[in-house]
Amino acid sequence: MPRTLEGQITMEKTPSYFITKEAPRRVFSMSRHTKLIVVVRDPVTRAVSDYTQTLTKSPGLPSFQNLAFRNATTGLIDTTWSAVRIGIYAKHLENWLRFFPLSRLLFVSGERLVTDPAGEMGRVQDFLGLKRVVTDKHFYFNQTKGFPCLKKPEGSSRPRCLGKSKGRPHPQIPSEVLHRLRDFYRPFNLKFYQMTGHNFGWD
Ligand SMILES: Nc1ncnc2c1ncn2[C@@H]1O[C@H](COP(=O)(O)OS(=O)(=O)O)[C@@H](OP(=O)(O)O)[C@H]1O
Repeated sequence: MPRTLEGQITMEKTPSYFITKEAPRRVFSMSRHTKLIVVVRDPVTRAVSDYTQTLTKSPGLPSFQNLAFRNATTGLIDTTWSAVRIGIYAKHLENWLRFFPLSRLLFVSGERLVTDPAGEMGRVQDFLGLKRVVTDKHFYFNQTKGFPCLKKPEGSSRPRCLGKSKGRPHPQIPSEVLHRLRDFYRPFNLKFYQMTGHNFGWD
């Protein structure tokens, strides 16, 4: 981590921090003043998105339902499968709250990042104590991509969307499978809403 001068903010992005058991202790011992920003989306969609990403790297992967269930007949969910485990946000948050107060964490809604990117970026800037520089005028909705894109990224005169690996079509998963997964996550989601004081509306 580079040294941070007065008036600077040092940022680092590592998706696995939030779900790594040792991370809160290590981050805390590095700096207890660290602020944490976590983007969360509906854990069911997240699991399918995760599976889609793995599928592009390993096309011979078993089906989503084969991986998601430990027992297809009883519908017992396999919580050792990382695509499922990562979405149990309440469990991961418990680990962080042992070291950091809730006020040091910001949960950005992955859904709102798509429907209202400027609104979510406003929350991020407020959380970091920054002036609201990124606003509505920096985004436009790209019909082809189906997602918001930047009108004019810094140092470029052309609009820029995220790459092909972001916003890929998901494979069709049987609705029964999704229902079971949704039932599985419901209590964890409710706990997460209580812990964060924010209803993400995933049910
Ligand atoms: N503006 C914009 N453009 C494209 N994609 C967007 C955007 N905002 C949010 N998303 C969603 O981001 C999802 C990919 O992000 P990840 O967190 O999986 O990326 S990373 O691999 O951890 O870097 C990706 O998930 P998938 O749809 O499953 O591909 C998108 O839904």
